[in-house]
Amino acid sequence: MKNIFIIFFGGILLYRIWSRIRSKTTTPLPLGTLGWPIIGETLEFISSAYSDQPESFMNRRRLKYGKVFKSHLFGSATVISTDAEVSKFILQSDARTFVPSYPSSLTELMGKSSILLINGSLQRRVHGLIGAFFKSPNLKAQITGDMEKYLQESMDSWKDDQLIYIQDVAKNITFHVLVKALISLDPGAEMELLQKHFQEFIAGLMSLPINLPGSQLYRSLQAKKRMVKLVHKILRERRKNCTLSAPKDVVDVLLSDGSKQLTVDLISDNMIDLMIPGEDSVPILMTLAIKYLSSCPRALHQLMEENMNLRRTKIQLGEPLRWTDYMSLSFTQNVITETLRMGNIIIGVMRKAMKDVEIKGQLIPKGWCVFAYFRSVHLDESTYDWPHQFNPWRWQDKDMGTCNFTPFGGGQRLCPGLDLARLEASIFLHHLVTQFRWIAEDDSIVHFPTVRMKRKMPIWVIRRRIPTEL
Ligand code: HEM
Repeated sequence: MKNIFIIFFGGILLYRIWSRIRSKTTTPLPLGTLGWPIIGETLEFISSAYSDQPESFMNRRRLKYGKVFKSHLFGSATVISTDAEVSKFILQSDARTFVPSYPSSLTELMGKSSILLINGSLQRRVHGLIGAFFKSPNLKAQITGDMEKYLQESMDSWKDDQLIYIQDVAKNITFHVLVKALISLDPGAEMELLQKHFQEFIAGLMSLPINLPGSQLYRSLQAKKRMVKLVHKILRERRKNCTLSAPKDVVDVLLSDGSKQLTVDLISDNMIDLMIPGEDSVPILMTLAIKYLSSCPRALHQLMEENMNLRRTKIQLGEPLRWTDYMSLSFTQNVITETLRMGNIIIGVMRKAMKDVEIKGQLIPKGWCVFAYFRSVHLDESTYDWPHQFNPWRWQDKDMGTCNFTPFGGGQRLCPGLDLARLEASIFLHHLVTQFRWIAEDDSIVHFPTVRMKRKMPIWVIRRRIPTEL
């Protein structure tokens, strides 16, 4: 018996040693350098990310080592992929190969049960429930009505020759619209308080991992606690007044799941995390579109014509605009696609290898991080002519579903809010270009830690005299 054990475990040990030696000798690590002890190349990466040429860190290494190279970022040995096919492989792998891995401040604030961090069947369940709800025509109609209402209320207060900060306007509107879709909270005092706490919470997502009184992470965690309290209150009320009618928001969708996997903590963590695109990604998409359009008069003119035509047709038919109308505007969609390509609102995604992985003849060792960096792919001149030029016409009759265009990620974690983001941006552009002309002030894009405008995109607005211009 003892001998069988020795042979069995000895065999396993030998096999492991042999496969380790084999993988080390036959599959090389990507080229590159790990930089300084502990900090690696993090400071160089961050200083390049803050600069007005954020891809310079990647470009220098791409030239030296090729599209996949090794580095050491945020405390981990990391393989960086700026190669569309390798990034596709990373996105499409499941939790047996790669799991999400983000800086510790982000992980601590989001909570362990955040959809961005959970894996396997639980992630698929939450993703499926949220994704199906976000796709529903009823929700899209509700979002359209809310967007139109909040936007019109804001625009009605604009005076001729007034300076409007597009980033602030867009953030305010999209946050309110999304929070309504998540927890059915209407604008008012409670919403204002929630937004204030949320801004404190989000400020800590990329902060130093120091949780001491006075630090940003500490303040953000306190803000999260207050938001969790509010969401718990809403959950308790919903459970009390539980009905069998169709879910009216994401809380209803998650509460009605029969699997018992979705705890109160999981639901409240995710409700708060799901507010991030309302304060960050979606309003930034709108703001960047205005930035790019302001320096491309031909595109702005064509966008305005397309939207004026739709408006004219709807007035003649005496019909309101529906969400399908906004989504059917082909040039408007091309403007949004081009903004996503150039803007790189999410620069990439980070994962950790659960086992040794071999891709295109290179090794990603178990335990290493991988950073699928979309920005380099979206600005690669071998795929996109004049990649730094805003050119919505490049998308005419072009397939977007390739691995060279992944602003919303891909695979099992493909962004479930992608249609909503496009819909909200279309509504915003439609009402802005059909009701106003503007002159933009100078402003520049800040790329780190999140993409935003340095001066919040100030524009001088002039109302169009609609009846004569239609
Ligand atoms: C311009 C707007 C947006 C951009 C650029 C964007 C981008 C992304 C990307 C790249 C991912 C993949 C993350 C990964 O693979 O780890 C993602 C995931 C996700 N997005 Fe978005 N997103 C946007 C808007 C939205 C909206 C409006 C919502 C809805 C509330 C949303 C909800 C989510 C969720 C829940 C996930 C996690 C999916 C999962 O891990 O299963 N996003 N998004």
